[in-house]
Amino acid sequence: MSGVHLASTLPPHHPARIGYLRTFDIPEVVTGSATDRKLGELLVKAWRQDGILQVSIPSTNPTLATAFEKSKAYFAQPHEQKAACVDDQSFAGYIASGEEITAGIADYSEIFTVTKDLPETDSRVQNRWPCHGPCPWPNTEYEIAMKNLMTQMETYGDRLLKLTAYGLGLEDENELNNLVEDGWHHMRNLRFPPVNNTNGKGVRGRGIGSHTDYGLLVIAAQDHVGGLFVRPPIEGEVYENWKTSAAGAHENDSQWVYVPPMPNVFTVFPGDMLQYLTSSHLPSTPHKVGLNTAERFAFAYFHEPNFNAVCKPLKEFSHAGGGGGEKSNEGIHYGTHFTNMFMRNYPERITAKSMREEGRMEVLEGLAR
Ligand SMILES: O=C(O)CCC(=O)C(=O)O
Ligand SMILES: [Fe+2]
Repeated sequence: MSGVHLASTLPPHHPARIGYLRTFDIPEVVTGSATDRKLGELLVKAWRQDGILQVSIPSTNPTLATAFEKSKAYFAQPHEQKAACVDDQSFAGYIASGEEITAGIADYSEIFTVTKDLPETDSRVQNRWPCHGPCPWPNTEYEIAMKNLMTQMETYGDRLLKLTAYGLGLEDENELNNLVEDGWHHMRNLRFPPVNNTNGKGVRGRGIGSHTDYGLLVIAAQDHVGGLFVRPPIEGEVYENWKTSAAGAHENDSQWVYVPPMPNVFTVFPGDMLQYLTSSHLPSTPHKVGLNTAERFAFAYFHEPNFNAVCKPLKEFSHAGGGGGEKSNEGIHYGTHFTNMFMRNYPERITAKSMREEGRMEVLEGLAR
């Protein structure tokens, strides 16, 4: 595709370089062959240079097409119907445009968040674990469509983690995959209003402010409209979002790269826990979303450690310095990081209020496997 065509979807008011991302074919099964090891090295190299890469997906993908169709139908409903999809135990469900806060400013994104869908009978829900509860689905068709898409993205996530372990030269090739056993995978189904039709609660042209995401890998799909920007790693610049919020950082400077929508790909980039594990060899990629002239739909799936997993710097990288390193050997309890981030983003949500009232944050202190 020509550069002119790729640039034609650039959202207004967002000066940026156009990204030409590397695209990889991911094998159905990762065995540790020489080809797999080489591929793993190329993935790591692409993330270190560009902060993001693309994986090819089948050109006919009814799972993704159905998820887009159901997501659009959900967001097209009247506000009251959408807003009824909330839960006071989990952060799953609807987030109105202007409700989410990034770096103190309202995001214009409208979101349905999917977290692990757990019945009241689940022992973790009964034991009042923070963020654990049912997903307030709008209807069964939507539920099936989103669960199918998450399962598809999960298979990419598992294979990518194995390849990453090879690419990083880990002695234990399963070390990353072991962390995601019964992983706290979740997904954000997103709609962005057109730039000229917002409710005025945020800042003109800003869809979601600059941020990093929390776990191991972010796997995303976007429609043809365009809006995503990433900030590739820059020598000497280290964010440690688990210590000090990376939200809002460098939001309006000149280092942003536009990720043009491409057919038949998922984009993939590292999250905070992969940065911590690798002592910043693979930094969590800051990204943001700009509003375009048309409405935009996207999915961001998060391939995460088990809620109760404790991430510790990998021994192969623990002397690398820069984020993690020798001072942080006690590790990070992933569920605590996740909960802190959601409490920060939705302080007024019913879930956050009931967690404070019921003292559920204290339950976190008794966890860790
Ligand atoms: O809209 C996108 O492409 C990305 C959204 C995003 O960054 C998020 O939901 O965390
Ligand atoms: Fe994100």
